[in-house]
Amino acid sequence: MMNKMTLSDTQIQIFENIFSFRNWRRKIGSENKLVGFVPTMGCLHEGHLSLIKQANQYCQIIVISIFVNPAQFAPSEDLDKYPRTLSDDLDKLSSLKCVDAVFLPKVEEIYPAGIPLEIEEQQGTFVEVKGKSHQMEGKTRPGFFRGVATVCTKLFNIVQPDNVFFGQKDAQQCVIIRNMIRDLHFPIEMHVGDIVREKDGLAMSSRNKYLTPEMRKVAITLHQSLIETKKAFENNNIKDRKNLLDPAFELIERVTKENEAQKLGFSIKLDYLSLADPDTLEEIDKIKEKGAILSGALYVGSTRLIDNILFNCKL
Ligand SMILES: Nc1ncnc2c1ncn2[C@@H]1O[C@H](COP(=O)(O)OP(=O)(O)OP(=O)(O)O)[C@@H](O)[C@H]1O
Ligand SMILES: CC(C)(CO)[C@@H](O)C(=O)[O-]
Ligand code: BAL
Repeated sequence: MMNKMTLSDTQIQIFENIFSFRNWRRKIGSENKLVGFVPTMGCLHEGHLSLIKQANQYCQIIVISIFVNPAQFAPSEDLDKYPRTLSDDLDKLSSLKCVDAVFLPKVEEIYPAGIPLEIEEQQGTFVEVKGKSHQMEGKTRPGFFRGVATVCTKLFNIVQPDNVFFGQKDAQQCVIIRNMIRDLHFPIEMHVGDIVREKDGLAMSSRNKYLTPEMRKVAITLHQSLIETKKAFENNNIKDRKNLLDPAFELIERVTKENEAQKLGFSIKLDYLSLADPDTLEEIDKIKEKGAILSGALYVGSTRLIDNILFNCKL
């Protein structure tokens, strides 16, 4: 079924199933216009909106999906409490005045064979990008990129975009989707948007909503630690792993201890810091001509925040 929603002074087509979306997409196909696609999980913020604005510079038709994809959540993760803010999201999309269609599929239609969160129980077709999904984010979230690659394949097949737009905040995801587009011969050009940050440098993220004001104050620690490494690289020309990463580890350790001493009732725990080759995503001992991805994940209470900085490379 297709609704035409009149949101303030713009009209965005809202599609809640594949059949109605495809009917619309078929008509667009005959108009010879470039279709740009921004997949999201909703709870939209300026990071998402910047990708949409970027898409609007390249494409005549802009499609957004909002779908909280169960396949990328482990049973222990936050699928149930992931923020769902559809009416607010639609207002934001409407205010951009460039979005043509929003695709809001249902879990049952995207996963016709069902989608239990335990990978061993799953049935049906899944997509894996081998060699690049097990490290960095994939170490803590082993099924994560399988879920992301699978849903992006499904969404690309349905939306049939000419251009897709992903955020650098999820750096490993960008590398994996780029490889998947190549390996599966999707006729799609991929673009990566810069990380949009809050005034103090915290990377915008839907999960920032989970942070209390006290947590929000220390959430910036991950970004600050990456900046320490950037300074060491750019100002002092340090290129070896230990000397680059040590100041970052020290900063996080200091803030962790201060936080414990203050007894604020939540913990700070570093999940990982990674200095990786931008193509292979293997850890490196030294930054060479190819550059590097410096990335990390930090738990603030039970909220897991990620961030990264690129050294002399693009995703
Ligand atoms: N701060 C940001 N700047 C630019 N792009 C972003 C930012 N945050 C997310 N994106 C991009 O938006 C797209 C959709 O991401 P998603 O809906 O998961 O939002 P999110 O804020 O990353 O959510 P989460 O809190 O779950 O990580 C992805 O390509 C992601 O990289
Ligand atoms: C690409 C994506 C929408 C797939 O669910 C998700 O991983 C995200 O929002 O980054
Ligand atoms: N942007 C990544 C979505 C996730 O963490 O599930």
